[in-house]
Amino acid sequence: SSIWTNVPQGPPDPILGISEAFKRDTNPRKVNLGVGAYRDDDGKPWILPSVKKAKEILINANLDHEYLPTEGLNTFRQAAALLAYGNCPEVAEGRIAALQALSGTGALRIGCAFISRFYPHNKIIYVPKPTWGNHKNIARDAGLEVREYSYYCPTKKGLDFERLLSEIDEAPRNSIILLHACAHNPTGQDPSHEQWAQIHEVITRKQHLAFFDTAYQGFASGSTDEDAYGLRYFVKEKSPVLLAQSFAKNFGLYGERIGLFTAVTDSSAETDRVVSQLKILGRAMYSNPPLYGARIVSTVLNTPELYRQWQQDLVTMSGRIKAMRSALVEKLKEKGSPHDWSHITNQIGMFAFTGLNAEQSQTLMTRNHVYLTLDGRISIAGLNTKNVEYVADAIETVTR
Ligand SMILES: Cc1[nH+]cc(COP(=O)(O)O)c(/C=N/[C@@H](CC(=O)O)C(=O)O)c1O
Repeated sequence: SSIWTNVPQGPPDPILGISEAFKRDTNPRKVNLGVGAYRDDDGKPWILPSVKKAKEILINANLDHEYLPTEGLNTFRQAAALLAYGNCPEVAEGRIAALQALSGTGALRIGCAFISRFYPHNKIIYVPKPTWGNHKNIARDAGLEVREYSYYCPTKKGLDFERLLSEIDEAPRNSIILLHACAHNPTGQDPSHEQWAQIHEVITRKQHLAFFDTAYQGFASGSTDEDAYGLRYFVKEKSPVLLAQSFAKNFGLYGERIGLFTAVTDSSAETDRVVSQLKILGRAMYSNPPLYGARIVSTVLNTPELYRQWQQDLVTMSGRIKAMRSALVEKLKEKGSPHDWSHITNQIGMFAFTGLNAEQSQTLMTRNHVYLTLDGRISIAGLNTKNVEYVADAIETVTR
């Protein structure tokens, strides 16, 4: 028998497995509302005009393919940190320790590995319930204990805010609290500005450490400043934060794996020490990060004309998503659905948390060839003017 005889078949990923099933489906009417990847009104991946222009500039620059340093491309690291934190003393005084990462997943993994090696308290991370399907895998594989805090109330179809606060309050002092900076995945429900202040109050009182995950900055509201409100509130209040940034969605650079991990430090000397340890972690995982995505994002963020174009591209994407939310709810009404679907238009970002249960979701896939995750989450980006009626019809039928 082979060495690997006892290796069991692993289960398909709850999110990526849906795309695999979609690809296998030969029905011409099939619709993919599974993976959170933006599509234009023709259902095609969209290369942002700002990204297209940056790629042309890079082609003509005839750049080589030398290794990046482990910390990544400096012009990217600086611009990406400035995008997240805005103009603030922390940025001006060199108190942002930054490591280019393999997209948001890589930033989360490096962050959890850094916590595992250097965090001087219990290494317990609290993630929202529900949260992005991969958060637990990443934290667990980095050796952290993973717990949950209540986030969403299915009956109210909104934040379970009182329980959220009380469960963060009950967590042991110095716990790590994972927070979605904007466009909460899968619920699409974000804290209001007042609620961010209350979340900050309980986290500070218990000396917890906030670990922000921002995978949709600018993609949610269309404004990169608005989508960074929670993060910047914590930094303004001088609370410690960690941040995992993904540029997959807001730059449409999914497969280029471009992200950034940052930690706010006490001084530029402390920044240097923290970066030196992040480099040691990165070197042992993948040695140094890929060039292309960093060069594209750096070119866009550092070229005023492209930066303005990118801000427009964000409005295009967030605008189309908002329009599809309204179109879906309208069609559901037209079809005479008795249910209140207003949560679909109240939610923000890539997803709508429809409220469909696993059985209804499964039926949507097998009978209507409409693909979604079994928790009833749909990627609004998968909707367009050609398929929204068909999807509304399927949802109305399955929820009758
Ligand atoms: C909240 C959140 N954080 C991080 C990521 C990581 O993305 P990366 O490509 O590593 O930068 C994703 C991806 N979410 C979508 C895709 C996926 O599951 O990988 C999704 O939820 O469909 C998130 O939704």
